[in-house]
Amino acid sequence: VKWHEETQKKGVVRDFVDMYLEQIGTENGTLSERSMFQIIFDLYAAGTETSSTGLLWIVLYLIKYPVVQTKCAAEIKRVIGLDTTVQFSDKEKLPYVTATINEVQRISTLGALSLPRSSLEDVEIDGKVIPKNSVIIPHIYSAHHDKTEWQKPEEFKPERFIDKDRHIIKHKAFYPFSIGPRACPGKQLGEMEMFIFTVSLLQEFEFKSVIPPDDLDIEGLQTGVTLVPASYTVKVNSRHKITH
Ligand code: HEM
Repeated sequence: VKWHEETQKKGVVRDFVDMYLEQIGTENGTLSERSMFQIIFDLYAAGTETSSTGLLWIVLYLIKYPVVQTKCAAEIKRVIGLDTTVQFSDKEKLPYVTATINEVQRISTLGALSLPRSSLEDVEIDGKVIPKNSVIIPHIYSAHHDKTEWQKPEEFKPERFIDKDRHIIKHKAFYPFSIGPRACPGKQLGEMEMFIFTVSLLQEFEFKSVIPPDDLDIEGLQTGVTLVPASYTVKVNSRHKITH
């Protein structure tokens, strides 16, 4: 904060701390220094573990399903090449990669139990009463595996997200970032990270399991807020040396 105070130019907002300094003493300025630190902590805590766990799930599914990995790499090579810097705007041009990321997010659901809430009053939903002050745990995992919404939900099938015109299907029971006013505020950043990291990694590397892919464990462990994959070993080859 001290460094920002010393180097800040009035009206120029370089980052979140500058924004905090700008609003002090203004009519709508309600953010205290303590709240600002808490928000920065929340963003780091909620924004780092989720994205890295998301990538661990993606690499795990790419080595468990090498055919899917080959199809993703082939689409990347054909559409944007291996030597370009991928942009988020390339997403629509790479439907198979996007569908694969969606399918990993659906089947693994790292935010399986979302975050707990509490009912402020008695609420009735579908004839069932949720009493005031109940703890409510939204179960995103079960929505992602609901047999009435998904055909064979236990099967890993990126194709379920692609329509006949090769556009991505927006499925109503797919919400890895949750829904409603308390949904993940990092959704856009998270989506961007998953896409850019996955494509960049596949441009450079081929990933292989060191054990038979069928033996890879995809159950996941609820160790804290996120559902994480059990640790696994991956062999990484440079894609530039692969001729296929
Ligand atoms: C693949 C990446 C990510 C996934 C799957 C994910 C998923 C989720 C889910 C399911 C929730 C619970 C929402 C609810 O209670 O309804 C959540 C909350 C949250 N996420 Fe993310 N997230 C991701 C990345 C990020 C990033 C990159 C940031 C920040 C830079 C972030 C910041 C937060 C914060 C601050 C909350 C708490 C929101 C609140 O309680 O109001 N997340 N996230």
